[in-house]
Amino acid sequence: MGNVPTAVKHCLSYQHLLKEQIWIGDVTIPEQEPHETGLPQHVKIVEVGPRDGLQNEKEFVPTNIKIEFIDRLSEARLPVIEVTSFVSSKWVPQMSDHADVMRGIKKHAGVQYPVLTPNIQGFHSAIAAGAKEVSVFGAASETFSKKNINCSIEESMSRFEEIIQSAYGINIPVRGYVSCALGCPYEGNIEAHKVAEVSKRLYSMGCYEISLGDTIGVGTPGSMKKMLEAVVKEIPVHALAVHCHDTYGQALANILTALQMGVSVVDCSVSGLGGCPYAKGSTGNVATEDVLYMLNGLGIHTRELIKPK
Ligand SMILES: CC(C)(COP(=O)([O-])OP(=O)([O-])OC[C@H]1O[C@@H](n2cnc3c(N)ncnc32)[C@H](O)[C@@H]1OP(=O)([O-])[O-])[C@@H](O)C(=O)NCCC(=O)NCCSC(=O)C[C@@](C)(O)CC(=O)[O-]
Repeated sequence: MGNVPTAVKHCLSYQHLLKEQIWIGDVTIPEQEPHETGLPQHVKIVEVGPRDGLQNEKEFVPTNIKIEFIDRLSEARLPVIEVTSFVSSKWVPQMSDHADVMRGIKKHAGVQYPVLTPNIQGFHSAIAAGAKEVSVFGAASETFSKKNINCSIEESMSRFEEIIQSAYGINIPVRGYVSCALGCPYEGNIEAHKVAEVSKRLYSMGCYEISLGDTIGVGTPGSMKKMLEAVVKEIPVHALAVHCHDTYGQALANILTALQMGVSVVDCSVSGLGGCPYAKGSTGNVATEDVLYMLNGLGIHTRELIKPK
């Protein structure tokens, strides 16, 4: 697989992860009693490796390698795989082959393949390339919004509203990201109420799920708890996802905190690839295999949304 790191190749199968690592015990998850721990019984994994993982790679990953990577992730039976982003090639050259990647992958029944769209131009291109789900990406930090998508938060909301209305007309679900939910590379601390406010606006516009991004991985279980306490006052917890980068090794602890608070959707990236090119200091996402390992140890299902081939 060309220049995709070897660690990625090693982690592309749930079977590999769950069967070869014998110390994690029986992988047949029994019928579950309601979790006494208060943790969710099922967690949806959103694999962002092909998009968030690759967007920051300096060397261009050839299109056929990206397609093979995504096809293998599909074969590994991940339920949601974020494929690419329909952004400006001048801003993120690595994603310039978005349409070819979207058209080239094998779409497995029961797997969702969302793509990022920053504006209506990106939305139209994504739909023309066959996307059946899109994500808009905003931020709780003014400065980050300007650096990442070249507009203020307010302007981004009008762009997203246009996308969401167009998507609604053709039955395309829209997911919403809120970056800098636990800190900004330019502004530092971000108030939890600001995260709640931006999240609420995206949810009210029609985003079915809001992914709260710790863009530069500066959150701790303490700040995750405080931020979620503010957000769940505005949005039902079942509509929330967490998206944790792992700069200080806090991602798993932050995810566990979110699960304890009722969140049941976790973004992650195989082999911990990732980082936003417009977030200085941003390191990789939490590794998919590490999240699976933890969830399996907790007896939490991750697989029933997809049917084996
Ligand atoms: C939003 C823009 C396009 C504004 O960029 P702009 O320069 O203000 O755009 P514009 O509307 O003025 O247009 C300028 C040129 O870009 C083109 N253009 C305009 N729109 C598009 C489009 N959709 N697709 C392709 N081309 C486009 C447009 O056609 C024109 O081309 P020209 O006439 O000069 O040849 C730009 O800022 C951009 O592409 N930003 C994307 C940045 C990005 O992808 N960041 C990483 C993803 S976010 C992230 O990683 C965080 C996340 C989601 O993972 C969560 C977390 O961790 O927090």
